[in-house]
Amino acid sequence: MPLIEIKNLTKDYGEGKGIFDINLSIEKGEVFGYVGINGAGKTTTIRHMMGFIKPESGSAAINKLDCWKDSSEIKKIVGYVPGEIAFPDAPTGTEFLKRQAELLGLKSMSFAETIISKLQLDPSANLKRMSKGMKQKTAIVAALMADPDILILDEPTTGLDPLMRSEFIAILKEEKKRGKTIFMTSHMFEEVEQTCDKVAFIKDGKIIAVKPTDEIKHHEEKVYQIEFTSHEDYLRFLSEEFEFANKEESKNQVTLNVHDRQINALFKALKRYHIKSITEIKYTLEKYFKSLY
Ligand SMILES: Nc1ncnc2c1ncn2[C@@H]1O[C@H](COP(=O)(O)OP(=O)(O)OP(=O)(O)O)[C@@H](O)[C@H]1O
Repeated sequence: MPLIEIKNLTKDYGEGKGIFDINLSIEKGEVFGYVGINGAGKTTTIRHMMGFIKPESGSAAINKLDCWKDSSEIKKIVGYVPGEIAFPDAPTGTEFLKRQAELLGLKSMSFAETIISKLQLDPSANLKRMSKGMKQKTAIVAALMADPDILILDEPTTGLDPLMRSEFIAILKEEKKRGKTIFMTSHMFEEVEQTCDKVAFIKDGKIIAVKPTDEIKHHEEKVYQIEFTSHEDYLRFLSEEFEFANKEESKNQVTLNVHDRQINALFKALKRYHIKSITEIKYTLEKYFKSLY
């Protein structure tokens, strides 16, 4: 049985807003990405998973617990980073984290300190005066500090600078290695590509595709950019029977769409030419996303 199971989950806010008949299965140890444009229904799904909202119909379950009926238990077993952070009243980050640790019954702050150090956070600052990034880091520490087996992260890298985003990705990879199950939303395609095993795409409250990330990246249609050493070779190549996506005469450069089954033919043909460079333009999650929307 999957560790997280969402079945026919529906919440209709009217005027086409909400989520409709969402079905998702997330296995133990999986890092699962949830992607969609603004207002698609990501946070609404997550809020059901955390037991903040009662489903209109359908259900969400984590570790066989019903997310609504057993919501207090769910909150104990899941580390959660909300999409919009609103801290309870506390003077400093340190005080807030201390209170969180007490609530969670933590005996040691050692894991929290590891994450604080990796994120280079100074939690002693006034919570209200913290920058967006510092608040986000504090929320990440609060979610991870009890070392829970399940993490639900709603746009966890919002406000983090590129270096910290890389650090956070490294933390997620480490947590995955340690067997954690992670469900996360993100608008950063690279981040999803680097961390997630599987991605679900949501549009207008409905799931429109669920795919392993590797399958998306290993698209059978490849794109190659080839630059020839001479103009003569460039012109000669134009008579080859490949699909030309672009021709840049001044650079002696062509861009080709090549299906997997044509790759051998392409490389055989290229032996007859002097090549300056050949680059594969990788198919990305972003391109797949755009093709869906
Ligand atoms: N309590 C509510 N009452 C009415 N409409 C709501 C409510 N909560 C969310 N919505 C609407 O439901 C839709 C989905 O919102 P949701 O916050 O789940 O989107 P999202 O995918 O998380 O978007 P974003 O990427 O902008 O965070 C939006 O149109 C939103 O305005």
